[in-house]
Amino acid sequence: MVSDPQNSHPKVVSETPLSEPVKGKTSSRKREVLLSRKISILTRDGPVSGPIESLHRTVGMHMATMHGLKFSIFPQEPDRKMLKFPDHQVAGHCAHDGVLGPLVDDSGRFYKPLQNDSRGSNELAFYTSLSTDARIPDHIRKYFPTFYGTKVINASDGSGLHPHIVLEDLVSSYENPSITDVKIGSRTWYPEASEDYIRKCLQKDRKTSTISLGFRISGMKIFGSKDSGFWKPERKFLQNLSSEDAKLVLKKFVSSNVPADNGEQPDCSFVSDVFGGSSGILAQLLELKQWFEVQTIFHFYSCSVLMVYEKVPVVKGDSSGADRAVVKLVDFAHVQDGKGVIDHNFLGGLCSLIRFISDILATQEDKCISNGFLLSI
Ligand SMILES: Nc1ncnc2c1ncn2[C@@H]1O[C@H](COP(=O)(O)OP(=O)(O)OP(=O)(O)O)[C@@H](O)[C@H]1O
Ligand SMILES: O=P(O)(O)O[C@@H]1[C@H](O)[C@H](O)[C@@H](OP(=O)(O)O)[C@H](OP(=O)(O)O)[C@H]1O
Repeated sequence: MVSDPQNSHPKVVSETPLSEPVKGKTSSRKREVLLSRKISILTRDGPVSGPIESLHRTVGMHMATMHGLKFSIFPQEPDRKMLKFPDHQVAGHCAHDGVLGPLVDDSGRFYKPLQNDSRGSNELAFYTSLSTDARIPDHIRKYFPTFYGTKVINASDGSGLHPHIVLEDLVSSYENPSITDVKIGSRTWYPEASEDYIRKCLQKDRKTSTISLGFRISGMKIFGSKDSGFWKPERKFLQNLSSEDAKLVLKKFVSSNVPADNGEQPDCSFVSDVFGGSSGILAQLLELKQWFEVQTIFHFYSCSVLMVYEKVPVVKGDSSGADRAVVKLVDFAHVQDGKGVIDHNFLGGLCSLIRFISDILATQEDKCISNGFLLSI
């Protein structure tokens, strides 16, 4: 087997030869022969090998099971054609030339590279248990992206094959989604983590609004108009938000005068469509909170609430815009076993975010009432 310390990413390095030629065989015999083949893959942790469960060279795909995990392996060419960098990623590790990050395809799937340490296996274990755990109520499942297993595909950094977690692409059905990623909790570290990791997290938690507000806005992208396009604040700017700043940024999220760096106050013209109503963002956050008040299965450290909506249908007076204001949970690399204890860290942060959103909504409703009053006299 080949070992290549220069290239630490997984790649197929060998396949055992066919035990007999497949040409001219019946398809079931051909399949049997192909299945008997073994494959070796070079990972960051060294080479691993295992039997190929099925191999369909003609359609360009084969499945392999390694380390108890099932991977579909696609060859280079079809991947390059169908996978691309996400247009609407707002936080986390982003793919660009030479950098490993998520990819999307044109059928609504999001491929998150499996991190090669405990973060990767932890996130995969979480998604796997989520899909089978009967304790998760159905009305709560909709807050998690659908999980489609794992696939080995070409990594975004050009290093070759790499296992990815395959998820529902949460924004594929939106044309110009406005998105924000809010990392929940007043601490992003968990007690069992290494001292170095805790120190790193604490530093960031102190620097950002994590400790003071119980959440930090990790990323945001707001659609302004066809002419102005998107407003995407700098990460550095988002990391230094005071309580007032956080409120202002959340107001901008639901405003039409978005890139208002000219001191203009955000108009909050989408606030009731997006935050309010029986199926708006506030109602969804409250539904999640109800679950967090009782669930003791998981502790969601460093996990984010993603809020997404589309402006255009709201403008057109089409209620589908507001219906499509959704809350999702993402990033489960640091989820821990809840051991029968309420996740106070996440619950506290979620309550704080809910407070901000309710306040913005209430202020706006007050404004409408007083405007109405002024108009009527
Ligand atoms: N299923 C999904 N569909 C669409 N976009 C997603 C999905 N999951 C994540 N994203 C996008 O990718 C961003 C980062 O996601 P995530 O936090 O899972 O990545 P990460 O690299 O682990 O982040 P971090 O660096 O904070 O650990 C999110 O803010 C969101 O914009
Ligand atoms: O804990 P991990 O798994 O090591 O991942 C880090 C963690 O998600 C931090 O919250 C994130 O900072 P932000 O919340 O500010 O995005 C950081 O990004 P960074 O490496 O860009 O600082 C990640 O590396």
